[in-house]
Amino acid sequence: MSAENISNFRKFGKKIICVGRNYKALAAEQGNPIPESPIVFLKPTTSYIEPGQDIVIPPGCNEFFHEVELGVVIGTRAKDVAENDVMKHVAGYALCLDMTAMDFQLAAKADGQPWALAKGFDTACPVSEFIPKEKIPDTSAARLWLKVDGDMKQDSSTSDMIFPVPHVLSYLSRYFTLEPGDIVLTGSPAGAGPVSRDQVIDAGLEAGGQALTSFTFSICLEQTMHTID
Ligand SMILES: CC(=O)CC(=O)C(=O)O
Ligand SMILES: [Mg+2]
Repeated sequence: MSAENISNFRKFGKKIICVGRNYKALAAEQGNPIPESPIVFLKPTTSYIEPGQDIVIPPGCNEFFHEVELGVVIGTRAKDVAENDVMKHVAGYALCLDMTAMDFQLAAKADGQPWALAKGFDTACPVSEFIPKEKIPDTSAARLWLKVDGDMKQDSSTSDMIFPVPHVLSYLSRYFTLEPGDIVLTGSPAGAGPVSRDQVIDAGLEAGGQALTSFTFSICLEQTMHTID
């Protein structure tokens, strides 16, 4: 895949691989144990949206949650790559939301069912533009923040991750071949919480004291959804 297509990962990417419960504070808030290895799930690429589109609450969902996350965009194929070598396969980053139908997820967990609908519905993965790798020289020192209707709800450093980015990528590469244009969502920090129809999410990513990107998304129901090609 060309460098141009990688920076267009939202159109050409193959996989959205997500790691969950990667921040102790969030695991504690949600009453979950600290995992011994990364918790992994997938979203389909049809869940991508970009600024200008709306987040749509999936049909039947009554408890809808925001999670702000650092996304890592893969640049070159990686299979079974050690932690100390894996960052060379990274092309860059993106600011991402892991939108979650929490009531679906809780019901699925209770019943031992998969999370596909809870995490993979259309619009479940709002993403920023591509951020080149050089902009985040240290993936354990980036700031992620998220506001709902102007109120700060999430504001953390990636230094709080249980499994740092190189560990996550190396671990994933044992099971999945990481391919150019894939993105890895690295988990949500504390403060993930509910949002509802007509609310507005603002989120941002900073590194080295510099704002790298930010975006705004509105929450709507299906009837008011509009899309861009
Ligand atoms: C695994 C979860 O349900 C939570 C999650 O997605 C996270 O980022 O943490
Ligand atoms: Mg998440």
